[in-house]
Amino acid sequence: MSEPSLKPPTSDQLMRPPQLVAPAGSGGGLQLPVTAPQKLNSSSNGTSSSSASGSATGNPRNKCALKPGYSLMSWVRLCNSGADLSGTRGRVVPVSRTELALHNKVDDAWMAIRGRVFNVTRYMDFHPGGVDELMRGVGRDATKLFDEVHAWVNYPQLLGKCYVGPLKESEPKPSKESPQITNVILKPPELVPRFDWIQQRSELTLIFYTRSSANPGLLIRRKDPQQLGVRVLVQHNWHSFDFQLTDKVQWPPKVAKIGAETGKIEVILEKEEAAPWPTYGSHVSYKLDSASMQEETFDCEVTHRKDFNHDSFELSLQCVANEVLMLLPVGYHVDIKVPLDGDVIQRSYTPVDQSYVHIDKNSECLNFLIKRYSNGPVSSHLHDLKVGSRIQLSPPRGSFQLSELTAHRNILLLAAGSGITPILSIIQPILKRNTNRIESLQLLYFNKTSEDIWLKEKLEEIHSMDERFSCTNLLSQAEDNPQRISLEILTPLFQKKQPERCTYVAICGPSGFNTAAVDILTQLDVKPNQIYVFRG
Ligand code: HEM
Repeated sequence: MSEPSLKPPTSDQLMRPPQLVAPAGSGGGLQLPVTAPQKLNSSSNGTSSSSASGSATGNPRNKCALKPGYSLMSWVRLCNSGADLSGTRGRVVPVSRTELALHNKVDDAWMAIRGRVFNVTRYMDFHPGGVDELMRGVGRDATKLFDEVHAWVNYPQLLGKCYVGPLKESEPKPSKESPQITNVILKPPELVPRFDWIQQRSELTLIFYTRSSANPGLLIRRKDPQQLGVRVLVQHNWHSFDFQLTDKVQWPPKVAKIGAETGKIEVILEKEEAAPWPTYGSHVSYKLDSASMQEETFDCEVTHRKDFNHDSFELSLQCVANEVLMLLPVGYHVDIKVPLDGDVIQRSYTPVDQSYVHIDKNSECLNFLIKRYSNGPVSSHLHDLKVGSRIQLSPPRGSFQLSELTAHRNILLLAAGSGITPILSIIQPILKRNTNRIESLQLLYFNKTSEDIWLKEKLEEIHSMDERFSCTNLLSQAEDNPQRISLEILTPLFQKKQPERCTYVAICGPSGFNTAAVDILTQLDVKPNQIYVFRG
C-alpha cells in the first residue's frame, strides 16, 4: 500500500471552518479539515476565551498547549506509520455497548461517534482540547458531546486508522436453551509448522507444512553454504529452523514457493556437488519472540527503478547484508523506511508479482509499484533513488486471513488508486482455489482519470484467461460520467435474489475511501465479518 491521498470527507460532516491542507511531509497530501496546530497555543487551564481564535460554534475556546512531539503533523505521521492504532490489526470488529463501556480508561479508551467506534487511546495526547476533555466521551456514545463542542471536526479522517467497528445497536438476548459461554474464550491450538525433506542427487528440498489456507510467510537467510536460517511466519508467530546441512548448497534457492491453498512451503536448493546425502543434516527449531522480530530491519539495495506512468514508478529491492529471501503471506506488506530531517519515517507497501513489472527475473528481489505524491516525503525519496542506493525494510506485516475467504464463492474487491497492490496479491490465490471454487471475483477499481489506472492490460488479460474474474474501472474525473464509490454502484452486487450476490468484500484505498466503502456496505447489511480492509 502506498501513501494515502484522501478523498473529500464523507457526507456526515455538519459544518466546518475552512479546510487546511496538512503541510508537506505530513504524509502524502492528507487533507485534514481542522485548524492547524500552530494555532493551538492558548491557555491550557481550560478557561481562555479568545475571540481571535474563536470557535465556529461560538463556544469559548478551550484548546490546550500540546506536548512537544504531539502536533497534528506528528499524528499524521503516526497514522501513516503502520502502527495498529485501532488495536484490531486491521479487522472491523462490531462493538456492543457493554464492550464499549469497558474501554473507559486513559490507556484503553474507545469512543462511539455516529454509530462508529474508535480507539482514541493513542490520540489522547494529540487532542487539541486536552486529555481531560477527550476523556469525557470515552466508554460511551459521545456523538452529542462531540457535536456540542466541535461538530465541524472531521473525525472520520483524523481517526480513520483508529476505527474499531460499528456500534451494535442492541445486545443479543441470551438464549434460554443454550448455556452461557460468554466468558469462555476458545483458543484454537497454536499452529507449529512441521518440517520434512526429500532429495535428488543434485537437489535438496526442505518442506514446511502449515495448514490449508494458513497463509504463511517465509524468510530464508544463508549464513554460509552449509548454514541456513529459515523462518516461517504463520498466525502472527515466527518459527525459526536453523539448519546445519550435510554439505554445501548454492544460493539463491532454485525454487522457494508457498502453496496458498495448501499452506505448504517448499525450498529447493541445488547441491554444490551432486551426490546422495545420508541425511539433510540437522536443525534446531524454536518459536521466535514476535516483538523482537517486528523490530528487525533489513538493509536492501535498489536493483531496479523505472517510471511506470505519469506519477508512479517501479522499484525493486534486494537484501544486502546477508543473503536473504523473503516471501510475504498473501495480502501482507512491508514498511520501507527512509531518513528525513534526522528522523526515520516509513510507509507500507505491498510488493507485486514479477509479472506486473518490467524486470529481469530475480527471485531474491521484492518488487513494488509506487505512486509518487509531490508532498509525500517517502515516495519522493524513493523516486529519487538510484540503482545501488541503500534503504531499509521491515519484516512482513499484516493481518489478512486467507482462510476467511474459503467459505465465499462470490467475492468483491474494491480498490482505489495505488490501493490496488494488496488486492493484486490476492487475485491469483482466490482464482486458483480448488476447494469451494470461486464463482465470481469482481474488482471495482476507482481512479481519478484513465491515465491513473495501473495494469489495465494485465487485469484484462486475467479476465480473458479466467472469466470468473472481471475488472470495472470507475473514474471520478471522467468527463461524461464521473463516478465515486456509492450506494448506487454497490447495491446491484448485493441483491438478495441475484445468484452472484457478493458475500465477501476486500477493500483497499485511502482511509476516506475505506471508511466510505464500509459505511455503504453496512447500509447494504454486509456484516463486519464479511469485510476486510487493508490498512497500511
Ligand atoms: C467527545 C468528547 C470530546 C470533547 C469533550 C472534546 C473537547 C474539545 C475541546 C474543549 C476542544 C477545544 C475547543 C475549542 O477549540 O473551542 C477541542 C478541540 C478539538 N478536538 Fe475535541 N473533544 C472531544 C472529542 C474529540 C475527538 C474524538 C476528536 C478527534 C477527531 C477531537 C478533535 C479535536 C480537534 C481537531 C480540535 C481542534 C478543533 C479546532 O481547532 O477547531 N475531539 N475538543
